[in-house]
Amino acid sequence: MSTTPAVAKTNAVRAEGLWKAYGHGEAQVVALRDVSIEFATGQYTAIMGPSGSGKSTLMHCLAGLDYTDHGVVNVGDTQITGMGDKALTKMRREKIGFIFQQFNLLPTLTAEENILLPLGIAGKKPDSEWVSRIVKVLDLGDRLKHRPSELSGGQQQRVACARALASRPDVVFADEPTGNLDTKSGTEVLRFLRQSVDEFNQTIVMVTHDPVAASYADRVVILADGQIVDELQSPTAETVLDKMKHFEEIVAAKEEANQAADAGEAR
Ligand SMILES: Nc1ncnc2c1ncn2[C@@H]1O[C@H](COP(=O)(O)OP(=O)(O)OP(=O)(O)O)[C@@H](O)[C@H]1O
Repeated sequence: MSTTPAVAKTNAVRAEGLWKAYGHGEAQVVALRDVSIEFATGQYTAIMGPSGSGKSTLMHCLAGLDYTDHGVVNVGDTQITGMGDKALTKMRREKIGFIFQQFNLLPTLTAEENILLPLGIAGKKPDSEWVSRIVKVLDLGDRLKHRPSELSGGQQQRVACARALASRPDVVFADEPTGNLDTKSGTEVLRFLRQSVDEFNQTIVMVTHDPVAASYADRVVILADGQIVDELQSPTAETVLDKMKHFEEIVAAKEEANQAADAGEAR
């Protein structure tokens, strides 16, 4: 289903040696353990793993929504590690598009206003030709004057997709983008994300639990207990499902190894 674009040369996002823990002492949870990963420009990556494996934490650290304890993150040619809140907010506006499971559209604004909002906040003029092109591909032309409450879930998520791509970001982070959609609407969103990679050279990093959604990606990265434990190239729903069947074994092995390492460090 997926094709690796020939143009995948540079890295849109690069992370090296990321560590992140929540809490202290006995209550401490290590959410990321020495994670290093690269996302090539024009590549579509799905991040999978059992609940609590660190997917959201990784995405938040890559997107500058959360701080890591150690390690370095680069978005495009900018090292975001060490930036303060203000600089991070600016960086996110300029370089990153977000798509959330709950759509996160502003209810009082029309679809069109929602799409253009991040550009407006960043003080950028929209490239109207580009925005029109996305709106057309997403088939939102006759919905632009509607408010989110007047749109179906699928239409709302397509508006969120247009909003994410409107500024031509270095990378789009999508967190369970089809989690709230029926199969037909989910397929439309996934097809669009695939098309944005193939036709617009967009870079996409998507967290998902769904093997069918993951099969639209060029590669699947699997996390367990805060570490990258496996990777699949050109995934199909079947190969992803097969990996998922072994999640429990993978997690058990990782937890055991990590506990042994933690105990060794504590001595
Ligand atoms: N703010 C927080 N405070 C304390 N612990 C946290 C916090 N956020 C996440 N964790 C813990 O860090 C670990 C990784 O959580 P994370 O949300 O990244 O996992 P996930 O793979 O995205 O899970 P899910 O698939 O359920 O969304 C979990 O053990 C979680 O309980």
